[in-house]
This record gives sequence, C-alpha cells and structure tokens, in this order.
Amino acid sequence: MASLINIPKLLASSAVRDSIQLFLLGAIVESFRRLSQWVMDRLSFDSSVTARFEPQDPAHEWVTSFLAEQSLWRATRDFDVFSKFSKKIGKTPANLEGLNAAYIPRWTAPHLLKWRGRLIQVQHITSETRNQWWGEQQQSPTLCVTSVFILLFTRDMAVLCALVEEARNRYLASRSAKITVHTHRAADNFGIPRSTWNAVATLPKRPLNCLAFDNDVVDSLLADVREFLRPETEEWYRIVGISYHRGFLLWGSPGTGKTSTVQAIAGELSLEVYSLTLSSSNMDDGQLQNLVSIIPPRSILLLEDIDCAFPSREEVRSTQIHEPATGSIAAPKKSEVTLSGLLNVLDGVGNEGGLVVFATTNYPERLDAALSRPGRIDRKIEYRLASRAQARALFTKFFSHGKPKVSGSDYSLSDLPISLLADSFASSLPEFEFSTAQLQGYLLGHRSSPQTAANDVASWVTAERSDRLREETRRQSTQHSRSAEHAAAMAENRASSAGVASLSENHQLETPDPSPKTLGLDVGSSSDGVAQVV
Ligand SMILES: Nc1ncnc2c1ncn2[C@@H]1O[C@H](COP(=O)(O)OP(=O)(O)OP(=O)(O)O)[C@@H](O)[C@H]1O
Repeated sequence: MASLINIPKLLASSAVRDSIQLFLLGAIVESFRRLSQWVMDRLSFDSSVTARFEPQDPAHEWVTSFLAEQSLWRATRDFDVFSKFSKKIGKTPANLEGLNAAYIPRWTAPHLLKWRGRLIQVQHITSETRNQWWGEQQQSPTLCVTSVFILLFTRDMAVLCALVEEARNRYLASRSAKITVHTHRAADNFGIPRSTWNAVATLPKRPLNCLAFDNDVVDSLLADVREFLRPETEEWYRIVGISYHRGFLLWGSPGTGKTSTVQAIAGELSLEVYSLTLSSSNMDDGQLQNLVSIIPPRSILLLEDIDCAFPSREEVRSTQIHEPATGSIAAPKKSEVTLSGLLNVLDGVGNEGGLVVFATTNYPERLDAALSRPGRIDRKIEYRLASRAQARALFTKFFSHGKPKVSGSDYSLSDLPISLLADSFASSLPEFEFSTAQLQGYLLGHRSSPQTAANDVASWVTAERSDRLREETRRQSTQHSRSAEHAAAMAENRASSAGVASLSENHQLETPDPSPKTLGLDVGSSSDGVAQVV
C-alpha cells in the first residue's frame, strides 16, 4: 500500500524514467526493424522469381554444373570435394588440371552473380530430414540435403526458364563426347535419400562401328529408337492413347555385346543412361517406382539381368510342387521388387513418358510371360556367341589401327597383311562357341603381335576347352554332393516329423486337450485316427 502511494514519487525518480524511455525506444526500433523486414520481403517477393533445385533431380546437376562455370566460382573459398568418379561436375583451377578430385563450390551465404546483365543471387540451403526408408524401430539417421536456391531480381519467369535451358544445354554440350551413366547405390545413402540416382560415371562414346556383329541388328535398333524419339511419334502415341515408352529385351550368353549395344546407341543419340540392377539388396517396389519417376524424358533405362529380380511364377509353382510336404513357398526371394512393381515400370506408370527401356538377360526362359508381352517389351533381340565373321571383324578392328606403343611389339616381324592374318585367326576358331568378350580378352593379351595372335589361337581354343571341361566336372561333383546332403537332410526332417506326430498322438491319448497345438506345430487327426502334421 505504501509503495502504491509512492508511485508518483517513483516516476519522478530519474532512474525509473530513463528505464521506461529505454524500453520504449527498444520497442520502437524492433517494430521498425520488423516492419522494414516485412516490406523488404514483400518487395523481393513481388519483384523476384525464386527457384529451388533439389539434389535428387537432374536439374540440380545442370544448375550446379552451370554455376561452377561462372566467374563467381573463382571467388569461392568453400568447397565440397569429391573423387572424380563419384561426381561428374565441378572444376579444378586451370593450373591444377589433372587432379583426381572435383571441387564443387559451396555457397552457404548468399552470393551475387551477373548473368546476361541480370543479377542473380545463389545460395546453398542445407535442410535436415529423417530418412523415411529406415524401419520405425531403428534410430533413423538425420540426412542433410543441400539444395541450390536461386533468386532472380525480375518478375519475369521466362528469365528463369532461359537460365535453366541454358544450364541444361551447356551441360549436354560439355558431355557431347561422353555418355553419362547414372546408377543407384543403396549402401551409400547416409547423406542422400535412397530414392536418388546417386552415382554417375561418364564413359567415352563408343562408335557403333567398334562393335562387331554379323547382322545389322544394332543399326536397326538405332533406327527404331531414333524413330521413337521423333516429336511426331510422341504426338502419334498421344493421339492413339498409348503410353509413350518403348521396351527392348536383349538376351543371350554373357559377353556377347548387350550392354555395349545400349552404350553405343546412347552415345549415337546423346541419351543419358539410367542403369539399375534389380537384384541389389534394399531395392523394393517403392524405391524402383521413385527412381523411375525422376528419369527425364528422352533417356534410356537399362535394367540389367532382369531375370535376377525375383523368381518367376513358374519357379514359384514348381517349388511348391516339389515341396508339398511343408506347403511353403521356398523359392529364393532375390530382391524386394515384385513382379507387379516391375510390370508397372515396363508399363510406363509414374514416368512422364519418352523412356526407352532396355532389359538384358542371359536366361530369357526364366522370365515371366507377362514381363515380355508386347507393349511392355516391343522387340526381343537374341545375341549369339561369336561367329567366324565376327571374330574376323574383331581381329581387323584390333590390329588395323597401326602399331600400338607396346613394349615387345613385333608388328615389324609380320609381313602378312592384317586381312590375311584375320582370315587365319577366324578359320582357327569354332563358330558360336566363344563369346566376343572372350575373344576380346584373348586379343588383348596379344595386342602387340597380330602374327602371334593368329598363330596361337588354335592352342588357346584347346586350352579353353579343357579348362571348361574341368570346371564342368568340378561343378557337377559339387552339385552331386549338395543333392546328397539335401536328400539326407530331408530324410532326417521326415523322420523327426513322424516322431513329433506320434508323440503328439500319444500325448492326446493320455491327456485329452481341446487345443490341437503341440510343439509349435498344428496337429490334427485324420478320419482314420492317424495324427498328421498339417
Ligand atoms: N559384338 C561385340 N563387338 C565388340 N566388342 C564386344 C562385342 N560383344 C562384346 N564385346 C566386348 O565384350 C565386353 C563385354 O561386353 P558386354 O558387357 O556388352 O556384354 P553383355 O552381353 O552385356 O554381357 P553380360 O550378359 O555378362 O552383361 C565389352 O568389353 C565389349 O567391348
């Protein structure tokens, strides 16, 4: 009460008056700061265009590559460093070319650069996210995702479109002598979401004429893909109402040139390749769908060894027939991808179209019929082991480029023209017994001497055959011992099951129990009173 009476006195004191004035001044300054911030935000929102580029999208690659080419890059002192094989973008200073790492500028603070006379603000924004793919019980790690944020001081969205188009064109032009192969690495997902094409390789383009084939299969495939990618064809698909994608199945023995064909076509048509191995662990339908949905149009999706994804329906059925006693489906589960998940991909579900799908397999008979029906797989092409004509062509390609700089080269010793040596080489080889890759391996070992390559090939064939025979014998004996072990284990299982059943029957007779569950097995009794394991 006394202090209330003293309020006028307190207000009259200079210390309290100063404090109140200070408080009011602070409030006014803070309000003004907030107001000006709001006005600035409004102004920049109304007078600018902003864009965010997420790392899982190819546009992020275009823009990062584009920004790395700007002079701003030289002023940067903060970099992410990657080995050259894990990232295809980034630069090294001119005087340090040839180093084994790529340096990607990191702009944590906003940076300004000039492009076509306009100011652009660039910033890297790192956001934290939980990896949704980890099981709920597990402690999921926090991921740091770095996006590129661009602010253009203009209200015209066309400027943004022009910037992105230029970034894309420059990116493609810089790779015109290479093909880009994107792959997916499940194990490497601590910093990057799992549904991302997170590894990139750039390979030198392989001219079509470097491949040795008997027929014009590669030319006809190339013509097919080229025709498919024409704008008129896309329009036709749209009018007819068919999903705009095309599927090819390349099948045949290992090392006959299936993957090389895809790479050659990609190089010829400047298409990027997105390569997936479905049998890789951690791959499931959701992930497959996500990965396919972000592939840009006019790209190749390469599904390697498509037969390894999962057991076909026939395999499952035959396993059921072989194991009627247990009633379980014991067919090996090869990955988490299901048949319907893969059918969706081949049907073009989730992708905006323009995808050329190449699937390869060494075992076409293992594929479910639904996978390779027209509409999903439009053309199937068989790759055979090397013919004599192919062997001859391969030899000619190897040695017709002049003398290699190999120590011990005996080109000078060979007076015979390469064409005659190629004839001799091909005639010493059996037709359709060795793959082109095997012949290539042999020729690589003799690249310093075409004469020796031609002379020694007959003895190489004999050695290869005896190696193969030895390998086959070893494989068969392993298989026999495995089957014997399996049969013994089955017999033991049957014996112990019969023992369990008779135990249960006795148990039922002694202590009538309404519950038929005994020893973890469902036990019932047949009409003739004999207990059965169900
Ligand atoms: N027809 C060919 N002409 C030239 N080289 C070839 C040919 N076929 C295969 N090769 C060579 O053999 C190697 C393996 O070829 P590739 O990977 O294309 O075979 P593939 O059929 O895809 O094998 P896999 O079924 O095991 O994947 C490559 O180095 C390639 O250069």
